[in-house]
Order: sequence, then C-alpha cells, then structure tokens
Amino acid sequence: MTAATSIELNQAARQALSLMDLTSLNDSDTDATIEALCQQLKTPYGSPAAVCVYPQFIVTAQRALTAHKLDELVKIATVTNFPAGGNDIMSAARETRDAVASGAHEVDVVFPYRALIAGDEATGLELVEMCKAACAGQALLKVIIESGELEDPALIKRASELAIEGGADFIKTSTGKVTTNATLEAAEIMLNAIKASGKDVGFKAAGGVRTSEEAADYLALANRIMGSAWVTPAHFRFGASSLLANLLNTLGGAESAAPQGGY
Ligand SMILES: O=C[C@H](O)COP(=O)(O)O
Repeated sequence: MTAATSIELNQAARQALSLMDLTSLNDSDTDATIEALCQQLKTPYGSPAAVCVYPQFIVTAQRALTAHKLDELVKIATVTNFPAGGNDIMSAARETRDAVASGAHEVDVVFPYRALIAGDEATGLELVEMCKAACAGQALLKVIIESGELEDPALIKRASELAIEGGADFIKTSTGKVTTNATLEAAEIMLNAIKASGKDVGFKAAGGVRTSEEAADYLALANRIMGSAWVTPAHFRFGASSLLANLLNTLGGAESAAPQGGY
C-alpha cells in the first residue's frame, strides 16, 4: 500500500477511533481494570464504538459507561466459545444467551475452526445458527473465524461463507490469542466473501492492529472492496487492546485534529 500523507493518516486515525471495539480480554482483568478501560473511552475525538470484555465484566462495563455518560454512545461487546472455538454447540449457545441476558449488545463467538479444518462444515454452521437464535434479535452476533489458524485462503473463504449463511452480523478475523491474528490478506478474502454474499454483514479486524498506519491500510482495503459509504460502525470494526493510544498520539500530533469541544 502507498504510505498515507499525514492528513490522510489523521483522517484514518479519527475514523478508526470511531470504529474501534476497545478490548480487554486478559485473565488478569478485574472490576478495577475494566473500569479504567471504560474511562479511556472518553477521548477528545469522540468515543470508540464498543468496549469488549469477558462476560463476567458486562455489568462492570455497564456501570462504568453509565457513570461516564457513555451508555448511549458505546456498545458492550463480549466473547463466547472463546478463545478455543470448541465444537459444543449448546454450550456456545447457552453462553451467548447468558451474555445477552446480562446486557451484552454484541457477542463475538468463536467459530469451531478446528472442526472446519478437519472437514466438518455442519458443526460450524449449526453453532452460528444457534448462537444467532440465542441473540434473539437483541444483540449483534460477530463470528470469529480465527483466520490465522485456518491459514488456507480456501478455508478462510469457506468459514466466512458458513458464518454468513448461519446468520452472522459481522465476521471477525481473530481472537487475538493465536500466533497469526488479523492480516490484510485474510481481510481481503473475508471482505470479498461479504460482498459476494450480497448480505448486510460487517467485518471486524481483530488482533495485532496497533498503529494508525495499520488501521489506515485496513480502511483503504475496505473502501476499495466495499466503498467508503459502507465503512461505518454498522459494518466495520477494529478489535484492539492497544490501538487507542497510538490513534490518540496521531490525532494529538496533528494540528488539524485539534479537539472541537465536547468532553
Ligand atoms: O478482539 C480483539 C483482540 O482480542 C485484541 O487483540 P490485541 O490485544 O492484539 O489488540
């Protein structure tokens, strides 16, 4: 990709901030660390689209968003069947139903990618269908295909197709817990699968996206394949734990990005 100018980088950073699921999925997470994470959602440049936490911290996030008057602006996302992507359909569906009952607006479920690698397409399709049903029209379902473990472009394409067929509202690259997470190559295959489906399905690049430059590359790819009007929080997200500071650095370092009132 061509290197972005500083104005383009600034625009990309501002857009990426609005498209981010600010994420903390660490075993060391506590109520206090999630509260601190939620505090970061309040920036001079607006707020990320969502905060993504383990299910036991949904209520913690709810409380913090309310305290910061962000509850109308920032969605709460959580994860199920995470990170292993096991084959137990009912367990994944129960976790998803419980997460929605706890107040999650969005559920990121891991597709049983090892089953697909072994040639089993039915388990993944049914798991997505059951988790979609468990969302009961109240929450978005984002399906993590774990593209870095699928590795083979044909499997990445097939997992995307199965997730879309099963009712995914978004398809997401990665858990952030494996060796290879989001890549532009996987993103291209997934975005093309969305386009070919003709369905209203979004895309989330997650895992390892850390800089404004990287974010700009994903945005340029999505603009090219789907058109810039498509690239809104309804269709595009970054799942990231450490991107925000870099975006703020980019925005704070550019004169044209001076805060325009607000917080
Ligand atoms: O879904 C998001 C990922 O877990 C975040 O991964 P990261 O820590 O590499 O940004």
